[in-house]
Parts: sequence; structure tokens; C-alpha cells
Amino acid sequence: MCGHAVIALGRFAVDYGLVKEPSSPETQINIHCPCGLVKAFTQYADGKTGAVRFHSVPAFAFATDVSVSVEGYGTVTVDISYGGALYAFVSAEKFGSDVNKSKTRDLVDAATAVSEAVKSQVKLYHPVSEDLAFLYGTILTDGKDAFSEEPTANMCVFADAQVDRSPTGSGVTARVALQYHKGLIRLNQTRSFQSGATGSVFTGTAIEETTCGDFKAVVVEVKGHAHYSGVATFTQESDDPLSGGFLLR
Ligand SMILES: O=C(O)[C@H]1NCC[C@@H]1O
Repeated sequence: MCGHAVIALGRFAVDYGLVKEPSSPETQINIHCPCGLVKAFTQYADGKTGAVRFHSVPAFAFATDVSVSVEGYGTVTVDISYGGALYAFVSAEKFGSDVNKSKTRDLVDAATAVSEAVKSQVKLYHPVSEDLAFLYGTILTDGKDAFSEEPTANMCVFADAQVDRSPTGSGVTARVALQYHKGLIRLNQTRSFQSGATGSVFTGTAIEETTCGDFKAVVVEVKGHAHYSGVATFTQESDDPLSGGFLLR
């Protein structure tokens, strides 16, 4: 699930007329993601769209204080949480790094090694669907999980060692569920989450208690801004050997 994309699609759906009669001050857009229904609410006034907030699927702390043996780094203790996708969370400090200042290469290497360790050493599970029981990535944090008005930073390294340029919608959801599980934030207490990569900010709030199978869960509201950067047309020619795309590692 991509919360960052939900925020972008919330604006796109209104701006490109997918919603026939948008309402002010907000228009609701229901988006069916692989993890379930995500409700987006797009600010809309005087014909212009603005910030988008969404309500997540039930998010829950899967396991806390899990020790894994990480190649090149030794034993590392991580938390694992679900916010539409499963992530491992660990403070960058554990690797002698700073999520805001260290070289991206160093952060990516540490996060990727953690992801590989968790994938091979921890049996993951999701009560709704086996398809959701995989680790999407590792989120390195600044360790500032106790409630504060100040933003807390994180960097998400997901899929094939890609770095998220946003604070990660599904990652913020998972991190809020983790903080709520640990009693570090209350319902309706909003925190700001800043991307260690770009400095962009989302807010995250646990708004409702719920369950997901046997897990105590919360619905999380994530809010952010998306901006247009262009319009593109892709073409696929039948004789192009690279028309299916390629991946450089
Ligand atoms: O915002 C998100 O949830 C996504 N961004 C990249 C990784 C996640 O899918």
C-alpha cells in the first residue's frame, strides 16, 4: 500500500474530474488498495484542491523488541509494525548513523541488511490475508518516539532498496500504531513525521481503536500535501525488447 500515492491520488481524482461533483470543504474518495479500503479526504475550495488526509486500514504493532542477527552489524533489536504494509523499525543511532545527516548509501545499506535479516529470521503473519504477510522495508528513525510537538524523522528503505522521498504514508501509519501500542501517544494526539531524505512532512494521528484478527489495532489518519510535477505519456512498441521495463541494481 502506498499512502504517499493515496495523498497524490486524492488530489488527482478531483482535479482530473474522476469525481463528478466534488464537495467543499472536502471531497471523500474511496481507494481500494491491496490492503483494503482507504478513505481519502481532499480539501477543495473555490475550484482548487489542497491537503489530503486519509484513514488507514487497521494498523497494529506486530512484534516489539525482536532480536535479529544482521550481517555486518551484529545483533539488532527491531520493532515490526503494520500500516497497510509491514515494516521493521529501528533507530539509525544503532548503526552509528543519523537519519537526517548520514550518507544515504550508509542508511540504505543498514536498512537493507535489517530487511534481509527480518525476512529470513522472522515468520510474518497477517490475519486478513497471507498476501499481506511480507516485509515491505525497514524504516530508520531518529528514535524520538515519545510524544513531542517537534517532528520526528524517519527514512524508509523499501522494495528493492528504494528510498522513499516522502515520510511514507503506510510507514507513518505503522509507526503511529507502534507508538500507540507502546503508550507513547494517545488517541487524537497528532505527531509530525519528517522525511530524513527530503524534509517533507506528514502528520499522523491514531483516531480510533479497532482490531485486526487477534491484534489490537488503530485506524490512523495521515495528512500531507502532493504537488504536480508533470504529465507524461508512455508508449510501448511491440518490437521494443525493453518495453516491459528494466531494473538496475
Ligand atoms: O507512502 C507510502 O506508503 C509508500 N511510499 C513508498 C513506500 C510506500 O509504499
